[in-house]
Amino acid sequence: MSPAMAVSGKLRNQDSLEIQYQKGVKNLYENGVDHVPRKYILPVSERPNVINTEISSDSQINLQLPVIDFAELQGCNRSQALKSLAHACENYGFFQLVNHGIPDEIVSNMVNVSRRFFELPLSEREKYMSADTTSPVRYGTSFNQAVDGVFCWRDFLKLVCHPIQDVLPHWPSTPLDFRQLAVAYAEETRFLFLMLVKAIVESLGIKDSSKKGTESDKSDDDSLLLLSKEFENGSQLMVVNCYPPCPEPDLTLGMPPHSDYGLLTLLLQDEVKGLQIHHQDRWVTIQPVPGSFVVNVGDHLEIFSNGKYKSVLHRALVNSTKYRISIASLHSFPFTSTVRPLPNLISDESPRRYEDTDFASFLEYIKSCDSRKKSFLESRKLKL
Ligand SMILES: O=C(O)CCC(=O)C(=O)O
Ligand SMILES: [Fe+2]
Repeated sequence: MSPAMAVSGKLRNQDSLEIQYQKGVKNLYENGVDHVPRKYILPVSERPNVINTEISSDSQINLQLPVIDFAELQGCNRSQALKSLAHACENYGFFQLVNHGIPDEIVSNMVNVSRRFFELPLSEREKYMSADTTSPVRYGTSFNQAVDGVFCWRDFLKLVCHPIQDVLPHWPSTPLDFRQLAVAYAEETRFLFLMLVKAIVESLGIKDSSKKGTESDKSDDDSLLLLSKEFENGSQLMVVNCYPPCPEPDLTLGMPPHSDYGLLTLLLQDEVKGLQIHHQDRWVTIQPVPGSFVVNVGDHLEIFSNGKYKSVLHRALVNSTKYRISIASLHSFPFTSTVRPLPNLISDESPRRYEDTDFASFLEYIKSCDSRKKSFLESRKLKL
């Protein structure tokens, strides 16, 4: 064989591997892969169990997140619950939400129908693959499969959830009950988000004068009204993450370190652990707590709170034996809004710390950026 032919043969081989990788990790796993292909192997310094002085990670250090009781937040213990909420958002960027009021059946139906979606033949799931990041439904793999240098061990289904009547006809039509169960879940998480974000605003010191016994001035009332409208029309994205077992989980990640772009993310984990957050310079594992949500501050809330609340890096580990499903509901302002620090939080002592930003620049940034180098929030920070 001539050298030229040898090269083209090798290229063809490479090509077919690339095609395999684009089909996702569930497909790889089901085809009996017994090692992690090079495409998924992280540089040594970025692997999950690396210990160094900056980020020490014994992947099994567990962290108990602050617990926020939603029933207390909505009831007579609101002022104490608001203090706990503020403390969690400032010091952890994450909290565990219990007594959230969403019926168990709605949650378990959503997990169940997500599992059934990922069990469909690839030919069925593939129908929803799209490179268009604005599409109302998008099935895919890795983080951003068009540009990721190293792939991560995750397949996903992303559903835009608002306005529901516009997007619903695009959602998967199989399993047959998918739309009905996913809509019920999306509506419940939207309501929960609205209640939580109002509490967040109050915890930042903006008072609602319609509540008896609280003092507030006219400018607070006006900004509160405008904000409520924005939240009610806010964007909502649901991301169903599927992490199949991985033959060498120490070499790769299910999701690389990232922060979420929105105001709040409501994350549902199944019983398999995998979520880690970066807390006090190390990676710590968040144990799944049945019946609860893990809620985290996103980039937009860090900007909105002028840096008071923290959008914290997190990542997902994989394991060699169990499938893991997580469902993230990302909530924020409408796609057309500009995100900026709340004027009430800017003063001489606390100057503005972030530039205005919008969804369009965020999407441009994400589209062009390898996920391992993503830090949109950093790009919005003003040099003080
Ligand atoms: O699967 C997890 O635990 C993390 C998911 C996540 O961070 C996300 O979807 O943004
Ligand atoms: Fe995330």
